Amino acid sequence: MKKIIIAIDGFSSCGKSTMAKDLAREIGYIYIDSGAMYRAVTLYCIEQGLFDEAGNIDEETLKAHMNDIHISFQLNPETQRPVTYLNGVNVEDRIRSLEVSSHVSPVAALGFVREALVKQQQEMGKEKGIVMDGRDIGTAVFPEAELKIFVTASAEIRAQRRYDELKAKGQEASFEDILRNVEERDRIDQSRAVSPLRKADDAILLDNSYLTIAEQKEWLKTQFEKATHATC
Ligand SMILES: Nc1ncnc2c1ncn2[C@@H]1O[C@H](COP(=O)(O)OP(=O)(O)O)[C@@H](O)[C@H]1O
Ligand SMILES: Nc1ccn([C@@H]2O[C@H](COP(=O)(O)OP(=O)(O)O)[C@@H](O)[C@H]2O)c(=O)n1
Repeated sequence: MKKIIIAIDGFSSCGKSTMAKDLAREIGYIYIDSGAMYRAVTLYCIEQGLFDEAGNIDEETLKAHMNDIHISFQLNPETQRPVTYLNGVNVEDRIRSLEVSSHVSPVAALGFVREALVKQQQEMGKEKGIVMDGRDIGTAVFPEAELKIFVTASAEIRAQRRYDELKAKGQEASFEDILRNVEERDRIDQSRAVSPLRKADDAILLDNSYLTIAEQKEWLKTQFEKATHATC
């Protein structure tokens, strides 16, 4: 069967990567978490001391070092889940911290950062057979994607899901801080000048506030089947 590109965009913490990962594994496609790439650049900035105390970023230094930032993914053979590497180091856990979440949206609003990452993402998808999730996949990275999904859920439900996830990993977090972070990132992501978060006109909207992980997985599989039949 002809391979397609599947773009999954939407608001923070609503389950995009969970459903994208599951589908990719089931249909034998490559899965790319584009948010992990913006998170890895942000972790690099934190480690290099590029944020001042007010959280402002030293854009000139970051721009000069963009070529020193190498991001890659490797499959964990036990979990069959992709793990993010920054310059050869496994940073999968560290990029999910609230510290990175609190700094990532301003970094992702920088035009030169987006230009560099979008180029890599487009390269990853040139053979198709890819599921990529993020904020601008259906609008900017792969506007020609055969299947586009836009996921949303209420901010409280999204924050609760993230809170439960961090707690399960043993990371300290307060529900209020997470909710504030989710709302603040949504605001910055939707209002930035370059490729703001928005539903592509031809994307299918999914509100998964009251869907289980299994139900949304099933729903996505059905959308995939419809899209592949349509492109046969
Ligand atoms: N339908 C759902 N119901 C409950 N929890 C969910 C659902 N979908 C995803 N989750 C959980 O919510 C958290 C955020 O999901 P994730 O896929 O990382 O979101 P995103 O990629 O949109 O940021 C994860 O802990 C995930 O297991
Ligand atoms: N394609 C993308 C993916 C993420 N991002 C940025 O990266 C941040 C982290 O993305 P993410 O997908 O890991 O976020 P969560 O929804 O998982 O919390 C987002 O809040 C955006 O600021 C983006 O600008 N474009």
